[in-house]
Amino acid sequence: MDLTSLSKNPELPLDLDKNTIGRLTQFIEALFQQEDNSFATFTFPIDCHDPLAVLQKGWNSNTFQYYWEKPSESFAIAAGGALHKISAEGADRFEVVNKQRQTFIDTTSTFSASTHAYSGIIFVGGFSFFDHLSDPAWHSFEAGTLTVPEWLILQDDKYALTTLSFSLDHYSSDEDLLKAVLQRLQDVKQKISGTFSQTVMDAPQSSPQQSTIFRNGYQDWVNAVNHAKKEIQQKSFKKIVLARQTTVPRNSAAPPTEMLNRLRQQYQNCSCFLVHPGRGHSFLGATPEQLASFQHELLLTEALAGSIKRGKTVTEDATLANDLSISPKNRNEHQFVVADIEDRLAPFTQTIHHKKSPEIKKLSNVQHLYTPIRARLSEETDILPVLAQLHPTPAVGGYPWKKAAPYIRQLENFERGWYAGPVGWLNAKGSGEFSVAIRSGLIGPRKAHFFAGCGIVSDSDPEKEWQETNLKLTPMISALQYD
Ligand SMILES: C=C(O[C@H]1C=CC=C(C(=O)O)[C@@H]1O)C(=O)O
Repeated sequence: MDLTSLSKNPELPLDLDKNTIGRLTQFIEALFQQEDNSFATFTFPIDCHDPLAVLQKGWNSNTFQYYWEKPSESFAIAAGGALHKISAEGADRFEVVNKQRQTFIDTTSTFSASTHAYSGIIFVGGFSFFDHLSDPAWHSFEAGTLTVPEWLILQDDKYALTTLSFSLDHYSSDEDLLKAVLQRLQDVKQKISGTFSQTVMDAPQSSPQQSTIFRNGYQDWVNAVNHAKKEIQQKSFKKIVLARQTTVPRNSAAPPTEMLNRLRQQYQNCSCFLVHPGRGHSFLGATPEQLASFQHELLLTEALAGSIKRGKTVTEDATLANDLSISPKNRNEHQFVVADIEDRLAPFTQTIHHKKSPEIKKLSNVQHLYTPIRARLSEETDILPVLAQLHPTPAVGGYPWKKAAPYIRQLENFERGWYAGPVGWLNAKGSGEFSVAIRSGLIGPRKAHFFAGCGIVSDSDPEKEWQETNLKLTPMISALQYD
């Protein structure tokens, strides 16, 4: 391949070292000699301070955009453009998506300019709570989607890299592809350098009265909780998680990344996520609940259920934490989650460990009972079947799930969509992480829908549970007010 013509183009990043250029050229030449590849990904090290700023700078509501960050772990992914979208609906959607993911992996060649655990293909996306979606508000979302983005920036505590993905059909020669790869790399570098200039935030808008937001739908809620308690007394199920949706007007063209920026600053030990399918609304939030993180055969998951507010003083905070840990109602609600996760993981695991008593997880607005669970997966266990088995945990569904499920549909007067579904990312080598998309909202330019739920057991008090949903709604509502 002749690199002379390319080297004359001052726009292209031929600042790559000679060795990398040599390996890249050879890799691309070889690609065009093989028949069985449809896609290729290219990973390069880059300098990037803040992937969210990069996403915001180039925000384009007409294309797929994705963000994921765990501020406490200094780990973030920003991505855009849908090179390849895998989607499915119905009871077997995890399985169908998994098969298509494997097909993509089998037909993709990967090049990496440096060795990194997360170089190569990364799929990003999520799943709705139920098997199907029907509400028009969710029209641009599907019941299960994994996307291979055209560009992705991944940053961990030491290092940043970019992965660029291409469909080989679009290139007639190796030279064409090499040019496109270098051009895309240059575009990403330019996007990053653009983030160093100051971004101007929209002026704060007048916000809807919080008191109205926190009163709307109260009577429906009390009726639903009382109905659920009656079913529990009649032994239809032992626990159900009921949620509410609250809708507020919005009048802002500001990209939803602004909201996410405020959330990540305040909820450092949460997973902050944003999915924009390329049209319609964006779904985003800051969730404290990890569904599962996979590092080869090691699986980390958790039970997070049982809540109380934060105290205003150290002493009040500690007293509330203590009240939460000894509350039979909350311990009961939590125990269903731990036991059920253990049962569901049993077919996939060699060993499984957790402490006998829950710890306390403190967020800025609320504290929860929390039991981290570690398991060693059996060999050859794939991520998506495990997710299918774990979702929905009784922290967002009910116990037993099959019995509680129809009552969620019957007692809630909105469609959950992706609220409380799994959202996250995974690579081709079996690593990745999915969180439970609670403390979230569906954000459009004119309206924002926020969601919050809580576990109902036999001795739940509808008023207290209502207050708990208000606490859980607060972060999203506060984050919106500055838009
Ligand atoms: C369903 C939600 O929270 C779950 C997670 C933690 C604590 C919960 C609780 O105490 O009820 C819920 O199970 C939500 O925030 O929408």
